[in-house]
Amino acid sequence: MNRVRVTRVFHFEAAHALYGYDGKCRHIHGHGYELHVTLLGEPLQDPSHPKQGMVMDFGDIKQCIQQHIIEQFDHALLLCRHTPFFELADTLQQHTDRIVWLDYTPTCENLVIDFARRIRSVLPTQVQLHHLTLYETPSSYASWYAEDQPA
Ligand SMILES: Nc1nc2c(c(=O)[nH]1)N=C([C@H](O)[C@H](O)COP(=O)(O)OP(=O)(O)OP(=O)(O)O)CN2
Repeated sequence: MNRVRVTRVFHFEAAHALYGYDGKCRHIHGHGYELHVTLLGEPLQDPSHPKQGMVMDFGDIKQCIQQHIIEQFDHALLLCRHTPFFELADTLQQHTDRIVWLDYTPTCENLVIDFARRIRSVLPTQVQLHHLTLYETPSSYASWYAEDQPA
């Protein structure tokens, strides 16, 4: 048995604010995020199958991540609902439907944990999420690895 990792890279733009943070990132500001999604599995061994030799078709990975992550988070404003920002919810939502109210502070770490949970819940059973890396800037990123998680 040979198991192989396959990776696809995605980009999205989002604004966020780290409420209560002791630096400039407490203000609403934007990032061009880059998300690396790495899956682990065994390439399909079935000469009669159109996905022969693939862990998961790159096109299917794209469709899955687009639907479950990018369509929600791209060009969105990411805010924690447990902050005074939530007092603006009704007003903001009259003018845009691209606000994602989160139960957590939208740090790079918390976002990558949330993305891992969302992706794992929709992946086909024959592949595993090996790791995710989310770049908030070209020089700052957070990674989630399945092997790092408690059993
Ligand atoms: N561990 C984390 N630290 C910080 C996060 C985070 O998500 N996890 N986020 C921020 C801010 O959102 C911001 O994106 C980064 O701020 P900063 O490092 O200041 O970004 P710059 O690229 O502008 O850095 P310079 O050193 O000013 O070039 C903060 N920290």
